[in-house]
Amino acid sequence: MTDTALPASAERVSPERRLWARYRRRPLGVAALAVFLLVVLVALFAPLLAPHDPNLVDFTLTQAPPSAEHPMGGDSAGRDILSRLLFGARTTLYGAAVACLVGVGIGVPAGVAAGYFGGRTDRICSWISDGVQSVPGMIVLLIVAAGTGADFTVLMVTVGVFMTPGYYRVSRSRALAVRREPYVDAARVAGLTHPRILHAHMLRAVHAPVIIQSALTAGVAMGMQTGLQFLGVGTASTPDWGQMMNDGFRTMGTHPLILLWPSAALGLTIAALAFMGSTLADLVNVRTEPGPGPRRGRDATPPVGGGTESDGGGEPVHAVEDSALRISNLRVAYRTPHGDRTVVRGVSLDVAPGEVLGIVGESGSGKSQTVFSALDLLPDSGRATADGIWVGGRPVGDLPRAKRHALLGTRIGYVPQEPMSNLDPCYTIGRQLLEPLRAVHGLTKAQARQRAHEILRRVGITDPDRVMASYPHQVSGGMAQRVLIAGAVAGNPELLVADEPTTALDVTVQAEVLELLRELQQEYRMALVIVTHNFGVVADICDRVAVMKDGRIIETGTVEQIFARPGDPYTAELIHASQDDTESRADLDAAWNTDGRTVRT
Ligand SMILES: Nc1ncnc2c1ncn2[C@@H]1O[C@H](COP(=O)(O)OP(=O)(O)OP(=O)(O)O)[C@@H](O)[C@H]1O
Repeated sequence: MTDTALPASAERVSPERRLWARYRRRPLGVAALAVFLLVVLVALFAPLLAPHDPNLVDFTLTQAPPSAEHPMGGDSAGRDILSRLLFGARTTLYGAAVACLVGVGIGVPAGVAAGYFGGRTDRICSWISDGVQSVPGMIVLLIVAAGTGADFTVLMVTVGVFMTPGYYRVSRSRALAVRREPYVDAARVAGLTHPRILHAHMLRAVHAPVIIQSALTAGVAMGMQTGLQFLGVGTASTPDWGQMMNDGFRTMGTHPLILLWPSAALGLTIAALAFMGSTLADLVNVRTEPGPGPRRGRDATPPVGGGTESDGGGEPVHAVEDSALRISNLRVAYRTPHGDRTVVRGVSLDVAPGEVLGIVGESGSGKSQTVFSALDLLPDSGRATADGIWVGGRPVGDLPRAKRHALLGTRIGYVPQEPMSNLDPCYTIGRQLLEPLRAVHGLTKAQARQRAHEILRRVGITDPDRVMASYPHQVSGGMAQRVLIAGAVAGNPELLVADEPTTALDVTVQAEVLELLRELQQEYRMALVIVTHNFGVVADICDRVAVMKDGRIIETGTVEQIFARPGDPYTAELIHASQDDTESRADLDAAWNTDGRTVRT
């Protein structure tokens, strides 16, 4: 087997580091960050930096102009403005931090759950978020201030609650986009539970937009906080910028500097936060709208008994208890604006343990929908019904969803069509391999690492340490597919489902990957269901083949039978097309017109 070692030049840099490297190239963003860090440092070291006690009253200093001893002069009560400004930074940052923490703590989990689970969770969370937004914040804050004796922390918690819809919206839209990513399906197929997927992939995916949102929210919270203090809500003993502005406002006509200092400090801090947020948003390219139409989704309707129609299908050739996978009279329909659209029409399949079944057919014939139904991975809008689905001789079609999903990564392994999009770009390959081994198979970190090493070597990766430390973009498509194959077989499944596993790969690696699948299938004695449009693949590794067209199986048989005596002209056409080296898949699809008549000459 060809060695697939990582190119030596591949540089292992985490996404955060890359983002920081790009951020550093933005002068405005760097200046904003420097200003904000300065404010944070000033707040932290205010007791050391302040030249005077901020509350010390010296009547000779009342409304005094700047001097060497008091560089910003004195306020209306005779206190040193610079010292109050430095201590005021603490109050301002503390208040903003409390508001942001509350906003993140409530808005992000709610948004992620709404985006990921959809349906009722989404409706309820969105309804609450809209409700919070419609409440007049300042009035509620004044009521809270009156009820709590103007407790500053409680007030800032309340401000935080009013900030939650912002966090909710940004997290929800990001989660909506990410939940359709193939790597989320891949995590589910690897057997990870919803809480783990939420933690590992969803929260990770929202962290950049949440940081951006926090920069903006902190600015808004500072504005609201200052407004409250300006209105006299707050503790007189703790200096804050709002009180200072109030004082300055009253003497603005005669002593404008008293208003200028706190206004400038507040304006500069809020501007720094806004520029940091917009620079990050620019770099991260936050997507606020869900991606294009649903792919394989999470909320598959479990196949249930009661399929009534069987207008086509492969004949079962094994007793149920002898089957690795058996599907009886499967139908799949999608809700569309023009009514239900049936895409699989009564498919029956039967795969024996250790057997390799190829499902072959033109694009759109229903191959993938058939296997997604077996894996319980149809999107929300799809509904599968079947007389029964059995895995390893046991009926699974009527199992509760959790039990059904528990089969993935344990008894069923899945190899996807596009390896790159099935790996989360935010995590190293090692982490993505280890997590299911630990979470699903209960291995310790050391055991999981050892198992990952073994299996990576087995799939032809000679430098597992290096590959495990790499991010997906640092490996080739062929290597990514080997990694996914390693992940799929790591749990010793009895059934491996591979959906066009070589289509996205270079021709040079296609044969290697097929050979690897065949070797692993024999070594692990797994049944293998391979979806393909290519009879070359069928000839390479399959024992039996089911030919699909228009959502039906039109012919099944051993590979020898089908190649020697295709029973249907469509099958003969597919075989002919696969033997023609120059013919692409698009040509193949085009060669068969909608009436089912060949248009080849
Ligand atoms: N989410 C969806 N909503 C509506 N129709 C869909 C959806 N997903 C798939 N289909 C339709 O189901 C039919 C069968 O699709 P399927 O993915 O099974 O095709 P396929 O034979 O695997 O071909 P391909 O390899 O091109 O995916 C297609 O006509 C497709 O348009």
